[in-house]
Amino acid sequence: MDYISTRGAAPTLDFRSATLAGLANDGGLYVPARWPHMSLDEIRALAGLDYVETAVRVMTPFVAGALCEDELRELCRAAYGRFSHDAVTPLVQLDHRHWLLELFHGPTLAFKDVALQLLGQLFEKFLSGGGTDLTIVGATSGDTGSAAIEAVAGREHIRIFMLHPEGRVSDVQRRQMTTVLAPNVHNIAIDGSFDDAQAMVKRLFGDAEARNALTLSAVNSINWARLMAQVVYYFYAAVRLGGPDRPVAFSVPTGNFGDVFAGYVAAQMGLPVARLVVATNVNDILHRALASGDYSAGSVTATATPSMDIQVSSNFERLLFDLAGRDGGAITAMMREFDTNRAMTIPADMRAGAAGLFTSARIDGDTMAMTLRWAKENGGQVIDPHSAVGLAAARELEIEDDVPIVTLATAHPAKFPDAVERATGVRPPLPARLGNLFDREERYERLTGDYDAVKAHILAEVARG
Ligand SMILES: Cc1ncc(COP(=O)(O)O)c(C=O)c1O
Ligand SMILES: N[C@@H](CCOP(=O)(O)O)C(=O)O
Repeated sequence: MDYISTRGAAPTLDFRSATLAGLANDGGLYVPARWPHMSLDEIRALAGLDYVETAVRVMTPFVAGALCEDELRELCRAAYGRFSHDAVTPLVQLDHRHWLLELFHGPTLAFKDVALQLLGQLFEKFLSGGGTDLTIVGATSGDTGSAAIEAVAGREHIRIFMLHPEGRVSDVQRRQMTTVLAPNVHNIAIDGSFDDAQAMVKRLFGDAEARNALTLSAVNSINWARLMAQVVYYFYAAVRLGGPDRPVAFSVPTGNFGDVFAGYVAAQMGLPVARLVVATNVNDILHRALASGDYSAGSVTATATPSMDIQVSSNFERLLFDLAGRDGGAITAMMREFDTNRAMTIPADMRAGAAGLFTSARIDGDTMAMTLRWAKENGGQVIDPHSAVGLAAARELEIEDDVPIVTLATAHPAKFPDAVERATGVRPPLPARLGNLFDREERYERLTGDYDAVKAHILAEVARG
């Protein structure tokens, strides 16, 4: 499979090179040159397969030319063997039409593990010949950070620098990152928001001095391999609910537009998806963009769903690329306008193109809290606040009665005990494997939101060896 940039001016790469590169050198994001297709019979044949086999069937076309099926299977076994539930991503029924797809049974208790456990394996495989030392630089609003660190801590030929917005992640999230003391792990807290951290990461990829000094790679969902792994659970869930002979709707709590874009990819591959609901918190740029074309980023509001406190959603560019007929020049012009003004209008024809599959909803804090209570009282489930945003949007969805609606449960409630307790009166305990998290030593740098300071710190740490 070839990978092309959404901005049309970067070299075409194979899967291995696109994974190691992370971001394209024209500032764009890599996408497959074409969407692979699965026939209805091929999708039917997924029924009864376990998660690893489903993953192999769904991902094989994306890795063609870089990995054979057996190599992919071996990496998937290693990645998903670390999950605490046999089904890896089990479905839980809430009522006659609402289901939760639990994506938080990996080592760091968020959906990020599904992709990052595999990405860690891919990095190891692709770097095993030696000769390249990767410097991963990532930004996190709380969950990507720990999942990425867990996936690469202690690995040879990799060093990771993870930027998080100081004071804007939960204590559990921060400690899951900062208590990993492996020498190849570097946590940096910056003044500012996740958007500021993400902008710094992208700037570093375009910085000639940094690019000359470092072989950079990405663990955020700007890296195509992240999204590829997330496509799998849409197939896995749909087939369990009668797909492909029964369309299924998905509601996805959304920040960087990665998880819901993976659902879009599943639909492009042939999975009958009735609707994809883009559920935002009050940082609602994606809801406004889809509902009215207003793609303008205000400042980020801190909420009880900190992982979704994002206004500049990287992966929206991937959707725009398809909606613009895969015209890299048009996307370059649009993204330039957005970078200059922090605002642009999504043209009506592009919105109409999205409307066939996507709907959106903005869920405020009160509705989120009410939904946490509803899930506890009706489905007997204590869920996390991000999942509650998704569930609230799912419950607003007007759709035919016989279509099951699956809400992606993106994090374990124990990552956000204060918000869950405030809404439900229940304080979810940390699972045993994280039990001593609050007794462990923390280590991280605090830096201002100044790009040059962050860059200098990273270069100095790498030079120290
Ligand atoms: C718990 C949780 N839910 C939802 C999201 C949103 O996912 P995405 O950024 O892929 O839209 C994130 C992070 O972004 C998250 O950490
Ligand atoms: N919520 C995310 C934000 C980064 O998203 P990513 O999927 O692009 O890595 C986080 O937890 O860090």
